[in-house]
Amino acid sequence: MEVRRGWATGLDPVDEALIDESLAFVRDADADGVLGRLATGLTRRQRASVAAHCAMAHAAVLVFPASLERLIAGFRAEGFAVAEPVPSVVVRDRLSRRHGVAASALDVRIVHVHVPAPDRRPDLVELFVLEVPPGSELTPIAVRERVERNESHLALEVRGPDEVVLRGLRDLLVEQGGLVADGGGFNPLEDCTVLYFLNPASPASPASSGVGERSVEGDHYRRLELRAGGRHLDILAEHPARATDDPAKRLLSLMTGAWTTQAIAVAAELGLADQLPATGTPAVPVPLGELADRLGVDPDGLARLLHYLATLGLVTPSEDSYRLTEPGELLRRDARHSLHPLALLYGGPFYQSFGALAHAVRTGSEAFKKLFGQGHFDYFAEHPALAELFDSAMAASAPMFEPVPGLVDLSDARVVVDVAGGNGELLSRFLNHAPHLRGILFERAHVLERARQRLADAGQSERCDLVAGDFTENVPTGGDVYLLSRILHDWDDEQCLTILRRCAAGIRHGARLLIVERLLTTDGTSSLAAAWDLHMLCNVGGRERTAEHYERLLTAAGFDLVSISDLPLDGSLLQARRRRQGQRDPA
Ligand SMILES: C[S@@+](CC[C@H](N)C(=O)[O-])C[C@H]1O[C@@H](n2cnc3c(N)ncnc32)[C@H](O)[C@@H]1O
Repeated sequence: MEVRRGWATGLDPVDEALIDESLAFVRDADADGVLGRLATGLTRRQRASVAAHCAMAHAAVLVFPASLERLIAGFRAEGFAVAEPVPSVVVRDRLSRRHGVAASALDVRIVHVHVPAPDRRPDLVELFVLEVPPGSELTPIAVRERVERNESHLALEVRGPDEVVLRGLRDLLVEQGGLVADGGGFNPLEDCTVLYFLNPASPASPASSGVGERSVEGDHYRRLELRAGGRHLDILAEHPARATDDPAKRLLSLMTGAWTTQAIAVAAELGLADQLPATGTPAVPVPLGELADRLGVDPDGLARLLHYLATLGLVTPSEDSYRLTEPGELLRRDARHSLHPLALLYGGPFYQSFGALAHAVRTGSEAFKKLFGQGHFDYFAEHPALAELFDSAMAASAPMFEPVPGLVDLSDARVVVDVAGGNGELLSRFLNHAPHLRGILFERAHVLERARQRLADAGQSERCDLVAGDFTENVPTGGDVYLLSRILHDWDDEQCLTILRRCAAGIRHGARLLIVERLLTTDGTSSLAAAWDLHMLCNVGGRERTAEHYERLLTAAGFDLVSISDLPLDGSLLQARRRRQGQRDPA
């Protein structure tokens, strides 16, 4: 049963989507699944034994309708059973602390929505509701919370909670599960103690990573709630609120982000992840002393690096050593879609140029050029090791490409031209997806050399021509589909128009141009594009853009934007068609 839109007037679309998603989520969830999603450090056995003490209780989200009454009426009209709202103490106090607003000004209510489940008791969605009518002084809270989704959580009810069981579960989740204590409270109205836990390894805010919609189902649940009937004040006292609820601590942890970049880069340089087993595997971790010997580093220095990486959620303590968490595994050189080269790049030349970010902000021109005396493409071209690192770093975001060929109608296409296609990663996917296609990889000469090897390894050399050239002068003609993946964001508007016009000159009318980029959002939802926009300013002199901005450029260059689809890693696929010459701009 889905919430229909009509009744929800007065409900922000972000809140509405969140409610829809929670209703869908609780249908399939169980305690083991919730633990698998959030307590990522637990082994399968540990997970099963925690799950044996718990039952799935609910999924919870915080929403800000203009009117609570209308929200409830809407649910009831749709056939949901909705309990009478009760005041929330815990979430009200957390909001009060986080936003510096008196608790008395925050009338947060808990609304229980029961989702009928034919063979068992109904599933439950817990809504925290703070009314925010238009023009309300509370609007900034709603805007920030919709982005950060601090209160989304999944709750497990502890069966027969005595002190020993509850303390044991708490300790296991923190010490082995990779979770950190995130406060809690006692709700006298429900006679229930709740302990919150946070999975620090999940993205800080809901990065969309799904295809076709803004977020994968449930990807914003970073918090676990353990519910235990009765008062358990001793355990509550041992379960402090997370440091980042304190604004100064939050700022401190942001300020030291450069330390994070370096710690990850050093781990990558040392090949640390290649030496650690993954969580949940039978392999025994190498003791720290032996690990230090293998890597040729100081044992104390290594222990401190690992301790810090554990607080970042990249490794988790295990026996007298560490194991990799899921994000930590991506630092292994042999991981599928390894981010190892990106860690080196972001901790290397791009880190150095970020040191001169002030120059970029003051002058609007790239810090990289000031520091290295050349733009980054020319500089890398003269430094083959860096150029190779850059190509593999680009290919590391391959998950973004995965769905692309499937989103395009290729039935009448014969030739795909990848303009500045790097090492051919995306083009290769098109050739794999549709065996009738031929490819043309158009790139700077030094990049083609490495691409040649890659395409040969993929057994695609026969189906693909490599053409060296400069897209500011021309692009190959005769293609049916042209790709410009992560190219336009490297350039300013004027340069983009030149590239797009060169494409338009080489493309017959009706042929398609596909653009892969991260889009800046305009509705307050978070996206990696904001961070990469700064990266573009600092390192290449380009920028990330909104969909509207790309549409303006496309229109001016002779293309019609036809569709936009979401891709993993906050990417988007923009499909455009070459307008018939003489056909006027729609504007
Ligand atoms: C950010 S990378 C994107 C690579 C690939 N399309 C992808 O998405 O992984 C930009 C590419 O543009 C290429 N490039 C830069 N200037 C170029 C030019 N003037 N003509 C052709 N290619 C160029 C670089 O060699 C580099 O491979």
